[in-house]
Amino acid sequence: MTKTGIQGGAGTAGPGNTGASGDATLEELERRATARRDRPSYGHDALIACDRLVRVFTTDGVEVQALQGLDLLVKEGELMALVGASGSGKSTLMNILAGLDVPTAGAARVAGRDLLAMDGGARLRYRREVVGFVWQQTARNLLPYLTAAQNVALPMQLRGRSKARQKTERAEELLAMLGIAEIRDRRPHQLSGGQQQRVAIAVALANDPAVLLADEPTGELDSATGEQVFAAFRRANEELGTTIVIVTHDQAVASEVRRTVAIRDGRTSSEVLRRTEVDEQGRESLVAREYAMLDRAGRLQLPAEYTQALGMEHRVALELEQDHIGVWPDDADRR
Ligand SMILES: Nc1ncnc2c1ncn2[C@@H]1O[C@H](COP(=O)(O)OP(=O)(O)OP(=O)(O)O)[C@@H](O)[C@H]1O
Repeated sequence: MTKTGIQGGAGTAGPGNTGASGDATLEELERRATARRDRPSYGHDALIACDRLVRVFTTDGVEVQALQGLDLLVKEGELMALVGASGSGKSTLMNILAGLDVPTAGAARVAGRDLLAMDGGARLRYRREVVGFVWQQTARNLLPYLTAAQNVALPMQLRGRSKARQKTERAEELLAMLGIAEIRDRRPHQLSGGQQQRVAIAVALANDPAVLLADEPTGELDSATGEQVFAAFRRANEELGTTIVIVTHDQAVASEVRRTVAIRDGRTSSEVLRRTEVDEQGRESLVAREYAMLDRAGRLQLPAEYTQALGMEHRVALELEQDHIGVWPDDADRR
């Protein structure tokens, strides 16, 4: 067996490549290369996969990095919320996922479509067939001179695949599923804000998209109406299996979904997962747990409230334990 004296250099460095610094046999090198090639790619089983997404805006020579290497995976069938302070990059991300804007760098894939590689025609088809969106401004979602049912039928008409009767039937089914069958012949100005948003959800679902994106859909509504609109999203998710991503400031919405991802400074920073637990007496309760995102370079954003509570800044002390990593305030001066 030939021994190759390869020391851990640029070609062998990298995550998951332990033991690269010692000598390795050719066989071992081949095994490693095969393992690397056969490893599933990042987010291969996700419906939405954003990989180190960057979006830089330049206005009057000033650069704003709205997304700074954002990673996000969303599985098929999820109903999840995105939260974050104003200016953190939520709308920038939604516009990219909606096919309305193109990232500066990184990779983004939705339902098998590469969002950086689509030409004009593919982008139009993507917006018509793969994603549906609901905006905050109720007036932006609907055409004022069409009835609710006509608004819902319009995307099907633009796609041009179904017969007139099928379109009408599907429009009526969607309005009924969202609990607003009786307003089918009314125009938007004859509807309440909550009814308008529910019609907007039906419009967004008309062509049976893989993903429904909503940017602050309850932002202009009072809390009771907001709840009805959120219930309509839940219904769509449960009945049709549509994957739904909602950007929201609405705490009620954020705490009712199973997964809430927080965006900070153009990156996903932490997420809260909720699951139902049943105790010995059979009582159900919702348990929430907060997680921080570890990116592929090993970077971790600690929540600001945690670092502030312990006065951590610039440098922290680390210790690897058997089943966890300890993070302490910088103690170098005291040692
Ligand atoms: N078209 C643009 N041109 C220049 N800068 C932009 C543009 N769009 C967004 N930005 C900047 O990018 C950053 C992220 O903006 P974005 O609208 O994505 O934030 P957001 O989290 O959606 O905020 P909000 O909750 O207030 O809507 C901000 O600093 C914003 O000023």
